[in-house]
Amino acid sequence: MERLFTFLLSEQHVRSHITVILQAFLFAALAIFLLSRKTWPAQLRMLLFSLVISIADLTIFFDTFWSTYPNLLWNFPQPATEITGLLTFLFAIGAAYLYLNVKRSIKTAIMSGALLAFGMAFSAFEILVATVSPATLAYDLSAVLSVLVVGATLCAFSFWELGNPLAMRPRLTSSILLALTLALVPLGSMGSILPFDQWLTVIQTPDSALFSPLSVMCLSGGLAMVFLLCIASLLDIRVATSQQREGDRMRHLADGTFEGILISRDNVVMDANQSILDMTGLDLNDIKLLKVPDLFAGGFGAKKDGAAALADRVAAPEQLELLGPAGRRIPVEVLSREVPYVDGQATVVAIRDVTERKAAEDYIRYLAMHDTLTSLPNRRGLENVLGQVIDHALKHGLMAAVLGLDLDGFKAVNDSLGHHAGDMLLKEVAVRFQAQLRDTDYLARLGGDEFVIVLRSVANVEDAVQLAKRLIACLWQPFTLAGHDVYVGVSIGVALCPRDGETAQMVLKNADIAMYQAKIKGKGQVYEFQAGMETAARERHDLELDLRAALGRNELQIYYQPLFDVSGGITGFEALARWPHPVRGMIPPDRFIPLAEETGLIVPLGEWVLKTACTVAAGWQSDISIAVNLSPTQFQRVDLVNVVMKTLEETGLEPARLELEVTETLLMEDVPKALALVRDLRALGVRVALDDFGTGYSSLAYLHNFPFDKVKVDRSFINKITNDPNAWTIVESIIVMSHKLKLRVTAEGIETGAQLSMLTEHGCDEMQGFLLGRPMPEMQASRLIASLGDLRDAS
Ligand SMILES: Nc1nc2c(ncn2[C@@H]2O[C@@H]3COP(=O)(O)O[C@H]4[C@@H](O)[C@H](n5cnc6c(=O)[nH]c(N)nc65)O[C@@H]4COP(=O)(O)O[C@H]3[C@H]2O)c(=O)[nH]1
Repeated sequence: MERLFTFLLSEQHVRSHITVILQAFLFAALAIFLLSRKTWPAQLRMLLFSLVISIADLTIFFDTFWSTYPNLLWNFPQPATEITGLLTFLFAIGAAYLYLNVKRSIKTAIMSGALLAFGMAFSAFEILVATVSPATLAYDLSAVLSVLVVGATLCAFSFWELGNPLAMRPRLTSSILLALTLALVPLGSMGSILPFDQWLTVIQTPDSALFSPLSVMCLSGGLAMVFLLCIASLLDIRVATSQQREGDRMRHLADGTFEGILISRDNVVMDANQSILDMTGLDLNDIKLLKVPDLFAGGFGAKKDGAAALADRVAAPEQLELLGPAGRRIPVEVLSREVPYVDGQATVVAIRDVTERKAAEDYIRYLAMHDTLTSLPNRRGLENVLGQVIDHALKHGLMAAVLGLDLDGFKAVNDSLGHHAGDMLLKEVAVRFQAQLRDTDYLARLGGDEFVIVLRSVANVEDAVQLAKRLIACLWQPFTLAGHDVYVGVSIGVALCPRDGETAQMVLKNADIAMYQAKIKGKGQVYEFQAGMETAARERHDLELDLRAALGRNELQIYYQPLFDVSGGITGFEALARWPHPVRGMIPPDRFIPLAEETGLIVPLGEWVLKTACTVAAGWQSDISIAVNLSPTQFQRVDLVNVVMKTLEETGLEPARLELEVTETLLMEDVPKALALVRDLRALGVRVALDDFGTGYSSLAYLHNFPFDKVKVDRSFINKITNDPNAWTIVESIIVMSHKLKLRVTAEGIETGAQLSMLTEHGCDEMQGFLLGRPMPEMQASRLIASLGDLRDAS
């Protein structure tokens, strides 16, 4: 050792040291740079690293030799120098191979380090031995061993640091350590031998083979390596135990989560938590044999691997399907991240089972597109499909049809039997409609009692109309709800694509307009969309707005038409609503009453008529009665008995002077309720008349079952009695039968003297018609009553 220190500290010039260290750093940095190029093939990295190391070793050795013995005339033996270079190269290959291909451990690092240091020292000694031959090389054994041990240790640390994932600057540290080895080993080897002059004087005879420098070096190198490996094994065991502990800790941590956690390196599964094993049905040993992409249907997503893909998955989870037991595919959300793990970097893959969330999402999507009551597609679902149907029709030159359906009489059921019955009815209607359709046809419910049918391809409009007729007919049979037989109809509008529109909105709107037309024209009909219908629909809409405004502004009026007894005396007046429109002139009730009924405006309108008529009649200085029409909608929507009672109280009209006219439609919809209504009204002291008898069903059963006070024979019969014997026979029978049932009979619409004579001669009790008196404004009616009073007073 003393010899080594003398050599390094006194015999070497500082300049020489600086040169050697600079060279060592340059070569070391280059070697480490080449070895750590992960993107290059391993063989190339090994070759280049070894080449740089062997050149560095020789260069530094010769530099040192030259600076130590500048005056020595020496001649390096051939081929020893080349062989030496080759030896260093081979040892370096071995070291690099261990580093690149054997699992990272302290043992591997020491073996690599020892190989490299030994190779460098070996070549130095080999040249020196060859140089002084046949004389033997005199050396300092402790120095040789020290050089080897220190060199191997430095080099081992260099390899260890290079593969350390937690190191801050692994390549820099590694380069410094390798540079120190590169400087120390050639220099130290040289310093371990005695000076040349001492070789020649002191040791003249070769050592025995056993103690030749090379044998000693090999032996000592071997011993040093065994010693180092023992220490390394101990260290490796400690590291392995701590790695095992870390692995266990990670697994416990991972088992504690509900998510599946996989740890992988280079896509190979290294560890997995219990959740993953449960999801895949595999055990830990089996899963460790697999690659991560093998666990997923269709691999590990489109972005198979690579840093960019990994970063993507960290930022945004990937939606994949995990292969579960028995080929089951489990929808999962996958996140992955690079983490330091045990002895290097690893990828942690978090796999979340999203089956329930997916099911919930699917259900929400279903709800968004479907009607919960009938399970039919709703407006959103319809618009989606209709868009596709239209695109397809336009692309292939086909014709599609859209049927807009609106139930007739549904509101009556809903209001009278309750919403539950209404819901049941809608469901059954949907079933009947569906039964009329082909698989390719599409039925949707837009809400309320509105349905839409899409026919993907029709040859002509007649196809759609025929289907519409079948749909109308399929509702003819009654529905039995809560023990009641209930009838509803349907009005249908048909629009074609592309003829009536090329967008879903346009075709739907036009089918709706046609359906409205069907409603206006009497319900239970099918109408094909025609240009111009829009204007009619718009007009109707404007009229509705105007009527609403007119009601609000109290612009409506009541006309009063007198009713006469056989002696010509006025028995009462019928209150008839009038609408003097500022632009359209006087609008007859036939036009605005049905509109008011459809829109619900009939409720405020009817109450206004009732109150106004009762107030006016209460002001008449006479006991003549006032007749007011009631609409079926009023009957359905409000507590009529209460309304009538309150009106009588407020206006002070005697109940006996009020006559309420109801139609058969009102009775038909809910017979028990209608019966109760008529009874309750009569209980108030109000009279009830059955209006428009002779139109509609004209069921004589109503006359028998309901406690009416009178029957009003419709004017459509009265105006035929003089020239249609059948009409007369019917009117005559009504009179006879009503009298038998103790009902008074009123004939409406008497326009001629002949009609009047026939009716009076055959016992009709009361007469109404233009012949006797037209509907007149309040003032005129009041004057008429007053003049009658005057007449009576005069007589
Ligand atoms: N051609 C002809 N017509 C005659 C003759 N005599 C009477 N009329 C008309 O016959 C209708 C009788 O009323 P209605 O049958 O209750 O029929 C009424 C009634 O159903 C309804 N209506 C009118 N006002 C109201 C109301 O305030 N409430 C309700 N719910 N409906 C009303 O409108 C219908 C039509 O009322 P108006 O147009 O006022 O028509 C009245 C009256 O002007 C005649 O000799 N010849």
